[in-house]
Amino acid sequence: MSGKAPGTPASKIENRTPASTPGGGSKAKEEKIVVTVRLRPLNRKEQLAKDQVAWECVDDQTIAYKPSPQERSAQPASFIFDKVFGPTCITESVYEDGVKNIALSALMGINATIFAYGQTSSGKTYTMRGITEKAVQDIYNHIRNTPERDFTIRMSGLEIYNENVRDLLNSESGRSLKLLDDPEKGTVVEKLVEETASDDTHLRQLISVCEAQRQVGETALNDTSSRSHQIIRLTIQSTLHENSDCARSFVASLNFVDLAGSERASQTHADGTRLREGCHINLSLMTLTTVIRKLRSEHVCFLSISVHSLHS
Ligand SMILES: Nc1ncnc2c1ncn2[C@@H]1O[C@H](COP(=O)(O)OP(=O)(O)OP(=O)(O)O)[C@@H](O)[C@H]1O
Repeated sequence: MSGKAPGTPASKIENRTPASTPGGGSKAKEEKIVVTVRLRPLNRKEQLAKDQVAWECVDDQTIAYKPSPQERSAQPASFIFDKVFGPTCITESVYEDGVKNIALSALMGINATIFAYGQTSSGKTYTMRGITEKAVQDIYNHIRNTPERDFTIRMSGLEIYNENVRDLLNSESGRSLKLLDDPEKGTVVEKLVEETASDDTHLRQLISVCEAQRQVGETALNDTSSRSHQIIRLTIQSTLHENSDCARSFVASLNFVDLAGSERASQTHADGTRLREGCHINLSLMTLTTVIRKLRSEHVCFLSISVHSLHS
């Protein structure tokens, strides 16, 4: 979401009830896409620069845009989402209230994807790190509390950097991986390394390896700006020990997608490599918008993260 009047009219943002209990509730099946917004607080640099707050949380589903006095042509506007989290909200609340049910639905065999989308420096990586950690905790709590089932968790990580797909668990290969169409599995990434996590500590280590390998660079808006889209995928398989009326075997994917942020070169002051990266990022985000609109088959949480400031 950009710092000027957003382009998506409120009429196009549907007001939906958030999904219910993981996998089990009927709403989880009805609701395919849940959109929540988190506004981050102004950081120190923005406070020192006396940046203005551009967005206001009207209630827990509505945010309002307040144009600055300099933006004479922009009109105030409000937008409704499944859930809005204000700048004082901690990541745990965002997870518990907006994401947990969706993340845990993968334990019941429902594919789920949690996206963080927003402009550069709006807090996507900050939020996704916290959410991924909370989801790992909950997944392993569920496994400990479900002794009647055997679980296997496999994990892979990739980034899309300047339109090349890189394996974050095998970055030394330096190769750009190919996308293939598999008649049964759909789109697959050829030769992507997938590790089986032995426990939660091992899974956290694998996730850290991916984060350490990701392309990060400094821009005028973010000292540690992600320059690629990152996808961490957990494939969760579970089997019941004994015969029962319940479904005996589940397998589902849980994707954590931390997108690179949309950016304006005039604000990031990008040139050379950073400018080229920015062009790829913006173009791929536009394409993704089309994909999201057409996506109907998965249970998706779309976390839109917003910068809570206007640059003065
Ligand atoms: N909710 C928050 N509370 C406090 N600080 C935050 C919050 N969200 C983000 N930050 C801080 O804001 C800065 C930018 O956050 P982050 O790098 O996560 O943004 P981003 O959207 O991932 O940016 P980019 O698209 O450039 O990668 C970081 O210093 C981060 O620690």
